[in-house]
This record gives sequence, structure tokens and C-alpha cells, in this order.
Amino acid sequence: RRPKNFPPGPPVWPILGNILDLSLENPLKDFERLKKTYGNVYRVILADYGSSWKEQRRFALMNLRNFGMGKDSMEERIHGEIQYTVDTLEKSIGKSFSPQNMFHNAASNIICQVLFGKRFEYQDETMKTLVQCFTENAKIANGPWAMVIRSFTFQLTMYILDLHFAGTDTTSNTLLTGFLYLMNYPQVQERCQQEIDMVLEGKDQASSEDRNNMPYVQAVIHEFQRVANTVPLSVFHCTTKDTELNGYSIPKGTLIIPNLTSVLNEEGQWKFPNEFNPENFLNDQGEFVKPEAFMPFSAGPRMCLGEGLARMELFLFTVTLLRKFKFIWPEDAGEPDFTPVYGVTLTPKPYRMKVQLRVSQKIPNL
Ligand code: HEM
Repeated sequence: RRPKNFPPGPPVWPILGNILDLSLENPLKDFERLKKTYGNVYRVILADYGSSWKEQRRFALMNLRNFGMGKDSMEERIHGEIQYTVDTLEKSIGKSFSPQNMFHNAASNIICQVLFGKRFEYQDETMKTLVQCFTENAKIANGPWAMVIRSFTFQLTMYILDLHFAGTDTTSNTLLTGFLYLMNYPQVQERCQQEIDMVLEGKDQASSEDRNNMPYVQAVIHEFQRVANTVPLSVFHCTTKDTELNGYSIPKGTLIIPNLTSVLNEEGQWKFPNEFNPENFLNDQGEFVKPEAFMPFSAGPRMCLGEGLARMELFLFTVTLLRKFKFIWPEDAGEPDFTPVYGVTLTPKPYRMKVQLRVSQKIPNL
């Protein structure tokens, strides 16, 4: 009973379909019926705008805050995790290797520490399965059947999956994209390293506050996010009342698909919309500026609630790794392919990297 366009996925989907007597030909109809039967969707990302979503969002923010989002303790946790990434990279010096799992595991562990109070070793089987499931699901989750699966009320389980997914795939794919570009734009990498060495001279490690003294690094990280375009269609929304926008009438209940890709690449909004160029975020004086069109976290009341955590992770990972290592595109890797693989999140095509320890007298304890 697998319909023609059924996305590849675990056999549990057709089995569930049979149990629930779904038509399997019209997921939207099934979705509406299931919603009526099983009530509201008690999650964060996909919850309808209303009291349940408000409660879940408050709960999520409270948890993240209690566990230190935006505070020193979260910074320490991130640095703790970076140390494992550094160890992994040190073991790979001189070899060409794939960084995919390394960044996914690192981002996953940071959110796991908030959700489960523990991290997992990179070789841990649970961790490997979890990361693999999320990576695969990000590719199939905008298929019609995903809507049906989402309509079940598993409460807390779905909430944890939401936060884990939202906090892992997004951050790791941004880092993967960033390092892909850094290897292929060595002059950008070197300029970041000069700024990092200068600002962190004599310090053991970077802190979020150092962002203010690193306009170039800030510009580069924002440019990672712009070109990575990690969540190209954001999350689908729906008008909660009849709406007028730029002369168009949009009736209540219309599906709205935000197109973040178009904003992040729009002619007229960026100095260099179609190339990787940190100048997009620098003014004539070399100061960091953030154009209004920079909205990888979307906008409005539903905008990403993990923005603060994500920005902290991107900064601390980039700075710490660039301070210690030089990242090199392997000689036998051929021409880089920057075309992403489509899904709910965009992923760079799998690639390999090489690292060298940087010879710098200015790194005290690393
Ligand atoms: C570079 C990293 C990230 C990017 C680009 C990103 C992007 C987004 C986008 C575009 C949305 C949809 C907003 C909308 O519906 O209009 C979103 C929602 C969300 N994000 Fe993120 N995100 C990132 C990291 C994180 C992290 C680390 C967390 C973990 C705490 C997180 C948690 C969430 C949650 C819970 C929502 C749903 C908010 C709601 O519906 O009220 N995100 N994110």
C-alpha cells in the first residue's frame, strides 16, 4: 500500500497507515482527520499558533535559560564540546577525512546536554543512530507523509525531538558549509586567523564578548549563514485572520511558505548577492554591519528560539578551530561543488578536509 510518490523511509509508515486506516492517497485529508481525532499538535516548531504553542515556547525558552543559554555556563559547555572536536581533528592531522559526523555529533551533544543532561561519545551507537535518523529525516520531512506522522500527540518526546532536530542539523550544516568555503577561500581564512590571534593574544579561550572586537570574523560567520541558507523555506505558516499585504488579499487559513532563499540572495539588498564575500557585512570603514535582509532565523513571533545558542556555537567553534588549525582542501579533491543537497535543511554535498596545526606562539594553552 505504498503510494507512488511515497518517499523512501522506514516500513513503519505504511504499517501505521494501515492501523489508522489512512487513505494513503490523500495525506492532507488524513492529516485533517487525524488532527480532529487526536487533538492539537503539542510541539513547538509545528504547533499551531495559539495557547499550546505559547506554553511550549515558554517552556523551551525557560529550559534553555535554566541550562544557561546566553550565560557563561553554556559557553563553558560549548568549549567542553569543542575540546572533543579538537581531539578528533588532532588525530586526523595529515590525513584527508570527512568532517560530516564530527560537526553533527558536536552540535547534537550541546543540545543533548540541555535535554538529557549528558553528552555521548562520538563513537556511541545511540548517538550514531540518532544523528543518522535526523540527517535522513531532514531530507524526507517535507514530504506529504511526514505531516501525518507529525499529527500524533507524543507530548514530551516530540518536544525533545523538536529541540534536538532544530538545534543539531541547522548548526552543524552551517558549520559544514562555513568550513567548505574557508578551505576554498584561503585568503579569508588567513585574515580571520590574523584577527583571532590579535584579539585573543594572551587569552586561553574565546568568549562571546570577543565578537565585538572581531568585525571581520563576525562578517565571515554571517556570510556562512547567508550562503548556507540552512532553512531555505523556514517553517510553513498559515494566516490566522483575513490579511491584506501589498494590495493582495490573503484569506484566513492560507498556507504561507516563507522564502528565505530569496531574501538572503536578493539583488539590491547585498553588495555581492551571488558570491561568498564577507564584504556583504562590512562597511567602508571595515566595521561589521548587519543588513535588514539577514534573516536566516526568520522573523516575527515564531522566529528561531535558539538563535542566541546557535550564534554562540558558530562563533566559538569557528574561532577556536581556526586559532588552532589550518583547514586545507585536499589536493586530490578536485573542484569544490558548492551546490547544496535539498531538504528541510540544506546540506553541503559530502566533502573531505585536511588539517594542519598552526604554528603560532600566541596560543597559551591550546
Ligand atoms: C544556525 C542555526 C539555526 C538556524 C539557521 C535556525 C533557523 C530557524 C528557522 C528559520 C526557524 C523557523 C522560524 C519560523 O517559523 O518562522 C526556526 C525555528 C525554531 N528553532 Fe531554529 N535555527 C537554528 C538553530 C536552532 C537551535 C540551536 C535551536 C535549539 C534550541 C533552535 C530551535 C528552534 C525552535 C524550537 C524553533 C521553533 C520556534 C517556534 O515555532 O516558536 N534553532 N529556526
